[in-house]
Amino acid sequence: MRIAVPNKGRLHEPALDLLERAGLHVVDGADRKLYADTIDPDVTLLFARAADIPKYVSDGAADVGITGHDQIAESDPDNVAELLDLGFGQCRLVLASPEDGDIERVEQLDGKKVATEFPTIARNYFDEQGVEPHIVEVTGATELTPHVEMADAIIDITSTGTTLKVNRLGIIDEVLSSSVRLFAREDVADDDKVGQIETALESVLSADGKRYLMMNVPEDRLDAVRSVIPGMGGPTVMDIASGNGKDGKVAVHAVVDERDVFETINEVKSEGASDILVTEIERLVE
Ligand SMILES: Nc1ncnc2c1ncn2[C@@H]1O[C@H](COP(=O)(O)OP(=O)(O)OP(=O)(O)O)[C@@H](O)[C@H]1O
Ligand SMILES: O=P(O)(O)OC[C@H]1O[C@H](OP(=O)(O)OP(=O)(O)O)[C@H](O)[C@@H]1O
Ligand SMILES: [Mg+2]
Repeated sequence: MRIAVPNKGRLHEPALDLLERAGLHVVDGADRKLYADTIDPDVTLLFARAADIPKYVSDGAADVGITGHDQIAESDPDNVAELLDLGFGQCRLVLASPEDGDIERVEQLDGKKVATEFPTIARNYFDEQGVEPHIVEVTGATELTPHVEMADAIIDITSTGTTLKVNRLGIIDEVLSSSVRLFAREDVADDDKVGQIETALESVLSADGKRYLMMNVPEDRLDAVRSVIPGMGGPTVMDIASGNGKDGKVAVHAVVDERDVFETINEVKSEGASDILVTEIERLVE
């Protein structure tokens, strides 16, 4: 099973970091290599450009891929399925034009020039809008093109908006919203190994922002403590071996949102809980 992962750029580190946290440790991944083995002998990583990854998966060079939804939509393969939104690489593809120009609406672009790194997405978008501009394909620095008479507008990625602002471009419309996805070729999407990879990555995402709370509670305070613990499916209650002054107490474990931890600790304490412990959670399979 091969997973295609971005080889450089902004998606490289977070993608590898997520795989590591999911337990798919890279065991042999010297820099600049095209392949890396993982701790799972059945799983190899293949490093490719973010834009090429959908094609690698579609053509069978890899089985599973990690890249931006925008890249999958641009490549538009008919035999891959998105499995999981991995949450990072959030951005929008927008239609933008010079702030000091006279193009303010999509309809004004009929017969005009629109520069983009995403010609397929652009064509689909303009088809839907019933507008027919000329698409000018570029491979970078798209924001420059309206200022050198190469284009009247652009379709490009924005996240903080800084690049558009610096280049005095204003947003006319949102074309697509994107984040990084786990996806697979349809003929392997139901394989056990793909399911395991999906579960492993999902378990890291589920654990994000969650904390594990442990405490001891006198049995007669259990209901009161239970009632102030928010979260998933109620706490787990366990008997504690007697001795060490633990008689009459039970152990209560619960998963809570990180943002509720402060308040919950105060509440369970005032309801009689003691020996309260908070730990991070690496993975959570629900
Ligand atoms: N400013 C951004 N904020 C969030 N996500 C972004 C941003 N720019 C790009 N992305 C996401 O990262 C993906 C890869 O971007 P891109 O192809 O530009 O690679 P890169 O990281 O810039 O490396 P390079 O361009 O050198 O190959 C994009 O398709 C998009 O999904
Ligand atoms: O809204 P912002 O936060 O300014 O981000 C948008 C910019 O980020 C990306 O470029 P990147 O930094 O990847 O540089 P690149 O052109 O070399 O790919 C994208 O192509 C935009 O130019
Ligand atoms: Mg880039």
